[in-house]
Amino acid sequence: MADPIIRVKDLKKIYRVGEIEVPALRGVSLDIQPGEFVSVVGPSGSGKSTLFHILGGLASPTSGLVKIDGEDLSAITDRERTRLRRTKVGFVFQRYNLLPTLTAMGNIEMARYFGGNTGPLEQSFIDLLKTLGIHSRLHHKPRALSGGEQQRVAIARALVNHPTILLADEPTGNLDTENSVKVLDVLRDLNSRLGQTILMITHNPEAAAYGHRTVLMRDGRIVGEN
Ligand SMILES: Nc1ncnc2c1ncn2[C@@H]1O[C@H](COP(=O)(O)OP(=O)(O)OP(=O)(O)O)[C@@H](O)[C@H]1O
Repeated sequence: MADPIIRVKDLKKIYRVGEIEVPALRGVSLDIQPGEFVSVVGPSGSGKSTLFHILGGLASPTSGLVKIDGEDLSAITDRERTRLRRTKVGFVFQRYNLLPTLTAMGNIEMARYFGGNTGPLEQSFIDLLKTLGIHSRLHHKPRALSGGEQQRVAIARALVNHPTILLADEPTGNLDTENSVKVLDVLRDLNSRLGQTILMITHNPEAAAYGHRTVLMRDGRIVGEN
């Protein structure tokens, strides 16, 4: 088997709120192979988003090992963490998080700029925009787009720097069934056709079934897998 693209070992995260300690992750271990599409499910508060925030370089762990593409996240500086976040990880959020003052293309270009990529867009990315079905909507601001279109722009933004891993935190949580299916089909296509490694949090069993395997979290631990 290939080396895992993500290796998480005995990961712990304790949030401190004043005097109170909130254990969000109590020892999570998980390996993701290149090209896998893995769903993460579990009740509210089980630690799913905390795990994603650490993998995405948005939060640091209290203890444990996190490696992405061989780079140890616990052993890097904040500056290196920022670089990793901008180049190795693409993040898709439930509420799209597009900047409202920029057009769809402006949102994508800004992410590309911060990822250190300049010059004309690669043909492969232009093809991807067509696959996502948003190429004719790129000069609109987010408010002129449907929720499904906004999420597909957010997916394009997340992929513009060719990340090692796409992290999707409830990408269909805000969408109706028709748009959910479109977004999930796009994710499945990105995975099967382009080999994009994907990790997706969802509360919806039908969405979880798009993954090759499903990891179940409860109380800050992984308690099952199928
Ligand atoms: N910034 C924070 N400060 C303090 N506690 C936090 C913080 N973020 C999360 N928590 C706590 O950590 C635990 C795990 O939260 P997390 O958001 O990771 O769960 P989740 O499984 O993603 O939940 P949901 O499905 O509701 O998004 C919860 O008890 C939560 O209240």
